[in-house]
Amino acid sequence: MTLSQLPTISFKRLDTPEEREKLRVAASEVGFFYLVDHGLTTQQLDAVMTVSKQFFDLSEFEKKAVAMNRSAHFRGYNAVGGERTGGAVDVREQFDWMNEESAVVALQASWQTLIGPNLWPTNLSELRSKLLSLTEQQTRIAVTLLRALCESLGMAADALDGTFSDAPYTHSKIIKYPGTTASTQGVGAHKDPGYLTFVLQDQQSGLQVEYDGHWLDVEPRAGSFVVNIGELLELASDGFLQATNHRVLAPEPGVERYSVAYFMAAQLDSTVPVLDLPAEMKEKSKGVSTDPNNQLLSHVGENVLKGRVRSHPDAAKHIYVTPQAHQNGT
Ligand SMILES: NC(=[NH2+])NCCC[C@H](N)C(=O)O
Ligand SMILES: O=C(O)CCC(=O)C(=O)O
Ligand SMILES: [Fe+2]
Repeated sequence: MTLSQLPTISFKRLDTPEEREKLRVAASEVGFFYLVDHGLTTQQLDAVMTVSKQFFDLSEFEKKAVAMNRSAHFRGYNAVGGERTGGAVDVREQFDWMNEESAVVALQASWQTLIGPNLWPTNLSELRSKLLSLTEQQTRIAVTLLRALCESLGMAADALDGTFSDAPYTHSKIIKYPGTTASTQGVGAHKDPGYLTFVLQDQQSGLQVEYDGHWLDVEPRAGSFVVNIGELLELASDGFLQATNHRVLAPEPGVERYSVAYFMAAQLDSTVPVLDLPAEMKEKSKGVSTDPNNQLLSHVGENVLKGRVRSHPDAAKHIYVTPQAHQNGT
């Protein structure tokens, strides 16, 4: 089947059976769609892009002051070279933040290293306020979307609520892809570990989705979020929904691409259940993927940690993780 562009889902229409049907088709057949009518204004989204560019324009010294190598919790800034996918360097600069929390004092398990405070630059105070308020709004949207998706699968809307209760684990990043000829890998082909991902793109294309053996360009659409299904939903649906592979091609020299990614997972200490989907969906399921290089783990903390250790081997050196976690991450 060919597809020239991703399906579009209207957030404000998700209370109708028609839109939920479209959602189920988009989520199960493509795993990627544009989400529109989500209620966030273009002014707010533009302001987020502006403050993100201001962050990347800070001096090396100011950015290094919040480097992920200084965090025990995989938070903060990575210059180009600080991330790998599929064993190769991703040509992107990025700043990561998660739930604002205090660190666990006596760790009982490696994944608890994910819990901790964010690092914020001292010279750009709007960054913290603008990004945390964006995250809060995105979480509200993600919870509603996840509930609509459960309903569209013939489940109760709250079928997965127990795994995130009032506070899902969220991870976000602002990203700059500098133009380069050194590599085509802005970020290599991968799946996202959580339930749902929202990507906000600027005007520059580069994001591609694997569909039916081809790479499909995800053209920027102002004001929309590009949503994708993550590994936890592949597990919960026993493969009826697939976490779709995607990548970003590095822009040409002289061109830059900016994006903002938001990853909603469940609570780190939870384990994702397998939903008992209707028979016609079970029959269509391809089953959970079994990539020896990327095992899907239903313990949420372990699945998230696997991705962090694999992505940021240098930052991981400074962080307490057991050899088992390193093994899962390679
Ligand atoms: N947090 C993320 N979703 N990162 C996705 C990028 C791919 C990541 N480097 C990996 O190896 O899985
Ligand atoms: O920058 C983008 O458009 C997508 C980034 C992405 O897929 C990721 O960071 O997981
Ligand atoms: Fe991704």
